[in-house]
Formats: sequence, structure tokens, C-alpha cells
Amino acid sequence: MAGLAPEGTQFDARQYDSKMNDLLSADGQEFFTSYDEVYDSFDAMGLQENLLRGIYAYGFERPSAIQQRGIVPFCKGLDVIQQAQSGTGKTATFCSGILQQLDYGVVQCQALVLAPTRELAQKIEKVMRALGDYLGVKVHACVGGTSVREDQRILQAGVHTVVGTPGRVFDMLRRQSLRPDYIKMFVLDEADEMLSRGFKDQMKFCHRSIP
Ligand SMILES: Nc1ncnc2c1ncn2[C@@H]1O[C@H](COP(=O)(O)OP(=O)(O)OP(=O)(O)O)[C@@H](O)[C@H]1O
Repeated sequence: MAGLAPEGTQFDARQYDSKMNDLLSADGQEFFTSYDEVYDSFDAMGLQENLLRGIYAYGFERPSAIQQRGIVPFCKGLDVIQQAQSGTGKTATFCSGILQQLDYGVVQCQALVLAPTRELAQKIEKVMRALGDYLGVKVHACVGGTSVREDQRILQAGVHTVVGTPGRVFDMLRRQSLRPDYIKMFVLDEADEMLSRGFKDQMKFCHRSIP
């Protein structure tokens, strides 16, 4: 991850990596530094039938390398850090993990995904909606530059998942339009990029709001 942050920003990628390495090597902690199980088909991952239908209907036939390794540990509820080049299928990895774990009988926000840009948040929302089509997932993108009232209306009506940029999500939490009580999954997409864009305080607030 080092080297990805633009120069001159507050985020120090080397320090981040060094702290992360310390954390991963901490004694007495149950950390896996890698996850060895590889699933070379979506069928082998034990995913719900309607999620598999969504995945295949979206046009995916075989999981990419990160999907082969990343979907199952996410579904097991492990805390995971996933790093891969751009365009390798990370989005579908965490979207599948979230979709597998949602309780669709409870129309409350159970997963919160933060992304550094509006475009990325909206892209994630589309992928989540498409993959979760047969599951009836309700997902909403909370991003700046859109109507606050409309966000409030949609959140009030009920969603399973919110994907958003830190500023607008912070605002929705602060106004209590987004209720954190049922959130059990928290994803930071391009976390280094969010930190380098100065979203640290909002990210912390979102994290602290979650039970
Ligand atoms: N298993 C798959 N089979 C076929 N196409 C796939 C598969 N997984 C992802 N793709 C496609 O590959 C492209 C890149 O995937 P995706 O956007 O998830 O990657 P990413 O790693 O999240 O990229 P970025 O870091 O740029 O956001 C998308 O068009 C996506 O639909």
C-alpha cells in the first residue's frame, strides 16, 4: 500500500504499513497474515443460491484471484484486509461477502461501506444491487452533491446496506437519519485514499458509532 498516497498529504503510507506490520505480528493475537484456502469456483464457496444466481447473471463465470481467496473469509465474519491491483475484482469480493451475510428479513442498515469518491460509492452501489438482485437487497448510496432530504427519505423507508462517502455518511449519522444499531459489517474501500483525502475524523466517527 505504501506509495499510493499522493505526495504532500498528511497520510504517511510508510508509517501506516509499519504500524500494520506491527499489528499483524503482535504476540498473543489471533491474526492470519494470509488466508490459504482457495476456491476456484463460486459454487464451491457455500454461497446462497440467490447470490449465486446474481453473480452468474452479472456475467461472472469464475472468481478472480482475490475473489477465490477473499469472499469466504469475509463470509465467515473475519476481520480482513484485502490488497490487490485496481481492476482485479475487489468490489465484487466485499459485495458478495456482505450480500451473503445480510439478514433480508430485517430492513435495517446492517452493512456500511465507505469509499473516497462519489463515483466509487455509486459504482459499488450498482455492483451490490446487481449481484443482490435475486436476494431483494435494498442498498443506497449516500454521497455529497445529492439531496439530503432524499437520502433521509430513503433511509427512513429502510435499507439493508449503505455505501457512501465519509462526509455524507457522517452527516446522516449525526442527524440520526442513519441508525447504526444493526450495523455488523464495516468496509473501508481504498482506506489509504480516504485517509489521504483528510477523512480521518469522519471515518473514526463512523467507526465509533457502530455498536
Ligand atoms: N469474476 C469475474 N469475472 C468476470 N469479470 C469480473 C469478475 N470480477 C470482476 N470482474 C469485472 O472486472 C472489472 C473490475 O472489477 P472491480 O471493479 O470489482 O475491480 P476492483 O479491484 O474493485 O477495481 P478498482 O480497484 O479499480 O475499484 C469489472 O468490470 C468487473 O465487472
